[in-house]
Amino acid sequence: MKGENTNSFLILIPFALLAYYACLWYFSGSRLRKGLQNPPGPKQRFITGNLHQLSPLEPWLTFTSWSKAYGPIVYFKTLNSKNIVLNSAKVALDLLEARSAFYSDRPTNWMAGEIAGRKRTIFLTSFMDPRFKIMRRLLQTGLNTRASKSYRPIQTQETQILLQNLATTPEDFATHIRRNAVAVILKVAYGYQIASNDDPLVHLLAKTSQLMGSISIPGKYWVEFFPILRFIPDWFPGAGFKRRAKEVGRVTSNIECVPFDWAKTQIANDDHVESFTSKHLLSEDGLPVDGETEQNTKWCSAALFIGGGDTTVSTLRTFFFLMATNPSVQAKAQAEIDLVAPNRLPTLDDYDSLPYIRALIREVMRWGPVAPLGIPHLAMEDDVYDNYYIAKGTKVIANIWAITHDEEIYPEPFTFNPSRHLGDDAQPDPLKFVFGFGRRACPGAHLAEMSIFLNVSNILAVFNILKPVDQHGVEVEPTMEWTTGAATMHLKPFQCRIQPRSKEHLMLVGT
Ligand code: HEM
Repeated sequence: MKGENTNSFLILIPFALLAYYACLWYFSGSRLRKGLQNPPGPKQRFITGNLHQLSPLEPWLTFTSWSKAYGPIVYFKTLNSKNIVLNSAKVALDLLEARSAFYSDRPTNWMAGEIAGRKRTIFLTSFMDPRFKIMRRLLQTGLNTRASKSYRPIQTQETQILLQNLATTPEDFATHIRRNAVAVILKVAYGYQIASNDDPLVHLLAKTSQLMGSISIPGKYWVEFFPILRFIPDWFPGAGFKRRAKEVGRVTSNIECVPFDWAKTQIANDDHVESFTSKHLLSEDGLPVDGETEQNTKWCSAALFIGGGDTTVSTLRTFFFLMATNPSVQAKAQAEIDLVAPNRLPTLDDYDSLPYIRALIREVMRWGPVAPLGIPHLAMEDDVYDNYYIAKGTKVIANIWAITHDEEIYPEPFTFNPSRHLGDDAQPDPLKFVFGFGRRACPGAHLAEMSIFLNVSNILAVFNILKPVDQHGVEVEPTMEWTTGAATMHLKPFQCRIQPRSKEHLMLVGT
């Protein structure tokens, strides 16, 4: 009897979902009948909308091709979810910056945010959650230009280790870059010094990214379209998605707890290095901070770890590729360094004196933007833009890749040319786009730019980066292919040769 009830219930589910979808479809159209249109977009199928056209591989290319056909704002639907893609700098700035009061929420992420319990991480926290403003303030005070100055010794020490590792095993450059990014951010966030590339926290970050990616694949889980499914009991047939999300939530919560608990113990034993965590846990009057401040600090420290552990890695990988394939740019950059910092390694104090290096970094980040679609925002109110209707609850995706490859503002966008960022008629600064927009823009932008500047200028001061050679010693082109991650893109493994410029240059590394 119990089995029969279960079967009848299962049969009813598709009908209930269909009715739910039909209601949403009907009511979402009511406003349009008042004469306002959605932005243009590709033709939709009944019920599934444009789901069949979304490619899991390099989706920014699909969106860019749509923008060529439909214009800078493209509307598409996936089942009951409304989406717009912003493909030009103008529309992204008009909506996400100028109207940021209405475009700063995040879409609800049912698998990762609600069921796995990760909505407390700032990346997914709602703009309306009172914790949001508190956490943004904590991050801004901990990462602004003034605060970042206190992290310079950490960055300098880790750059030195990076140079030594590149001198010893240059073929492992990708591993060395990752170690550098994780080491800097763990020291900044927790005062933790990683022991080796095999450090358990390096593995914890990789595991967390992989698991979060696995439950965030667009279109994979029905609960994202029919949130009512979250009420199905865990034991119910077909509720495997809930058990999976909860397991991911249990494992990934280690990223908040493990390094934070370590830092708390160090502080309690009066044996700590000053860090973002210690600054916020040790109040000026010496009294313990309240539980809420402790929780917010825990989530913010982990946001530094997650936000900083993988992003600069992508930029530096792209940098190695572009240096190997653009020897004349490399030579020009080295000439500037030799002039400004002869017989020594550049420091962050040289930032203003190295305009070509700054332009080179802008161009690397334009050419291969780390987060090609940023992190989606959500329209918090009904809005009208350019005579188009944007309904409250629409997911808003900034196509950063399309913006940094827009030939209207970056002629010949696929050509790597740092000089486009120099002189009186310099093209728009891509750093205004690659770190996102408005009140959700990346709080780690300054720290990231400084780390990249120090690494790039030091690597170029000491090494030449060359194309790989085949078995006959003839140079070959390195392969260029991108991976598509949850939010970031990386060049797939490629080869290049990294050689000291001379014995004298190598001596600067202190090997
Ligand atoms: C190359 C380096 C980096 C790039 C390109 C980058 C890019 C981005 C982008 C595009 C966003 C989404 C912005 C939006 O929603 O409009 C973001 C958010 C964020 N980033 Fe970064 N990021 C980088 C490095 C870092 C670093 C080093 C940290 C921490 C130390 C960090 C922490 C964060 C945090 C916490 C958020 C979430 C902000 C929010 O939701 O309110 N990022 N980043």
